[in-house]
Amino acid sequence: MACAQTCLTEDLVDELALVDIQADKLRGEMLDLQHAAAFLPRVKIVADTDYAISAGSDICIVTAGARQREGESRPSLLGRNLTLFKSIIPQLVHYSPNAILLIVSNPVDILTYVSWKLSGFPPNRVIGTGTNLDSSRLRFLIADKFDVNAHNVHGYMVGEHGDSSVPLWSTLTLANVPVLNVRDKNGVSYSKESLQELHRTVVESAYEVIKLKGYTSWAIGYSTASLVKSLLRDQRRIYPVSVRAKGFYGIENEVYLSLPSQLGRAGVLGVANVKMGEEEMQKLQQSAKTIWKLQSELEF
Ligand SMILES: NC(=O)C1=CN([C@@H]2O[C@H](COP(=O)(O)OP(=O)(O)OC[C@H]3O[C@@H](n4cnc5c(N)ncnc54)[C@H](O)[C@@H]3O)[C@@H](O)[C@H]2O)C=CC1
Ligand SMILES: CC(=O)C(=O)O
Repeated sequence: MACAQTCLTEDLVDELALVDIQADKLRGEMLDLQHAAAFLPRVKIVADTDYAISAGSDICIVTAGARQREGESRPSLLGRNLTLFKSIIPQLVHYSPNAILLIVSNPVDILTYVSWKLSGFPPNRVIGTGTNLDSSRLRFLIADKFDVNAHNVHGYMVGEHGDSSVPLWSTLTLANVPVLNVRDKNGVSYSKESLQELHRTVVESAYEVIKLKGYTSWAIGYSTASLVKSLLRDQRRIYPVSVRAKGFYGIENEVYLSLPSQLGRAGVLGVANVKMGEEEMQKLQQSAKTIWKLQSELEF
């Protein structure tokens, strides 16, 4: 619902179809959104438990499934959510054969790979929200530290969304100046160690929010809407999102994980060739292996 609400607020769609298995909750959510009509651009909002309601979609955002309980890891959701995806993806594909699939459910990298396989779509039309959210969390922490706008903080986290994510410190800049060269308002500059501490905070972020409020929602809603905007409006912006990674940066396994990728109306237009340090490259390849190990045990 946070993804739907943010897409509406950002004026990204003419028609929004919600699908869920809980008919009453679904109708309640639909009515509640429709009642905001006087405050939003005109959008036709429909909802049904039948996927026919989504026919002819330009983009299908998949958020269905189990979420983490306190302290639970994302990969532990795999068995439960794989079963759901086996029924959801074929139906979306049947009704919207030309859509872009944007996967949010966790573990997002493996479920994006699963969606690619189940859909038969070309890989450029199957994307996971990946570390776009992790990167925003990192940019927020730096922006907060320096008391600047997070739009002036650039930098990518790549790899798995979550525990084995890899921050590319060499890409991290504040107003085009490498963060490692900037002093904060107290005159203190960042060391590699303090940056690593920030990474730990980012990895812990979802666990902390889930412990405090039970789930995460607003940030993934905005993250998703930013990707939808670049895709549907052909903005060709570069985002760290989960894409088919085999062949990039020495990754040999058939996995999806986040790499800085250009997004436009055709989906993934390309993967940026970022200069990574030896250690960053090794961590990225290790992240690919972590995903591959879980994925290779799947049967579907
Ligand atoms: N990639 C990311 O950064 C994020 C991913 N997530 C993931 O998104 C997923 C959903 O999380 P929440 O929205 O918090 O959970 P939620 O419990 O609020 O919503 C899940 C919805 O899926 C529906 N559902 C279950 N089976 C279905 C089926 N077969 N067909 C259609 N709908 C079905 C449920 O009825 C429910 O309304 C989780 O896997 C969570 O980990 C959540 C936040 C961030
Ligand atoms: C739940 C999740 O994956 C996140 O908020 O990062």
